[in-house]
Amino acid sequence: MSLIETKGLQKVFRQAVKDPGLAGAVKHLFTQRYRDKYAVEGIDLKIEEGETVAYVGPNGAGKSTTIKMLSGVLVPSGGEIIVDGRVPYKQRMENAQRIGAVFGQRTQLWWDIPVRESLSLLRDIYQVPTDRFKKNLDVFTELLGMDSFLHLSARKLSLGQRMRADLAAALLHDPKIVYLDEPTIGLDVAVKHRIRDFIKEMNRSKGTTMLLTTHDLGDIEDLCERLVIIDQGRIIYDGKLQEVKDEFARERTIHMQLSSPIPDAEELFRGLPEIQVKRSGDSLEASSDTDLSIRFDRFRCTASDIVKRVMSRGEVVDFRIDEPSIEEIIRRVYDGKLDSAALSAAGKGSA
Ligand SMILES: Nc1ncnc2c1ncn2[C@@H]1O[C@H](COP(=O)(O)OP(=O)(O)OP(=O)(O)O)[C@@H](O)[C@H]1O
Repeated sequence: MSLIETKGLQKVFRQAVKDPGLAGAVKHLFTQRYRDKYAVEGIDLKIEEGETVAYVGPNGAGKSTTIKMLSGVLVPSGGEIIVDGRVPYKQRMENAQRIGAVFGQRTQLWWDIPVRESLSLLRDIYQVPTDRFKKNLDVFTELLGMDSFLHLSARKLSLGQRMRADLAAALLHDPKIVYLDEPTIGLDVAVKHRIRDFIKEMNRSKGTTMLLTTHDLGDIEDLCERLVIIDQGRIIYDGKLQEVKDEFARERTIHMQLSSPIPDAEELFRGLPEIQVKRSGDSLEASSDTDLSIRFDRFRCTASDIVKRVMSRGEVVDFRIDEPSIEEIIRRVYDGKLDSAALSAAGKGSA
């Protein structure tokens, strides 16, 4: 059995249906109408020990609802859910010992007491042996750079300090699994990197399994090998990050700097399929008349075909090749430009 396993997992919320305005609110008092909202609609997910999985999707896709069910906060409306051999909503205490959770928008620290005291309270709640607590606190303080604010109360922390303290709080009892819901939201680049490095280090040194939801696709590229994309409560892609890139990032762009302009460069590529030539003035990609950018489908022709043709007419001083980022690919998924049938054929999606 996998460390985390869900089968046909569902969560339905009853949402009030109100007409707009004050009249609508008054009418609702007398004639209440509700509709069922399927926040999560039949999710099958298996996560093995030691994996770092990105769980992404557009706003309202059902990510937080899934994490709340995995952590035992919400009771599913249907389906099965097992986390490290336990049913989270039935065995909440046992489950809590095995998991850590960081919600970027909320804190689990006590607002008015110093961070150091909050961490000591968590040590008592989780019954962490003193020597392990001390060791973890030393390591986390070093890795997260917490020395300068351990004496401050959560109320006085900046967002970046608060997130670091929250991460330490979530990992203090050495949980097997950590759920990270938007752990880098609103943070500057330096703190983001520090947090990502910390997550990587915990995964490497302790084998902690991480399930991460984020809208920051840099988090995904930096931390996760596996990508699960959810939309409208259903998984539409589940597979390796590299596979989704290979499958859907077909185009490449070669940017070349020439020693002198080549007139009618388009003629050079006659006969090659799906080539787009960008020159100075066409786009930001080519900023002077000796710059030439060629977009091509890497399954239909090769970079060397293109460079060879350019070199037959001129001298190439420098060049580089760009590929679409995972950000671009996921944006296409969200915009509906990659259909879910193709995605599920590429991975193990259940759409
Ligand atoms: N307590 C609730 N009562 C009613 N509807 C809810 C409740 N919680 C969530 N929903 C609805 O369920 C759907 C999924 O919400 P959820 O918070 O899981 O999405 P999400 O993928 O985490 O979104 P985001 O990226 O914006 O955080 C949304 O349509 C939301 O309005």
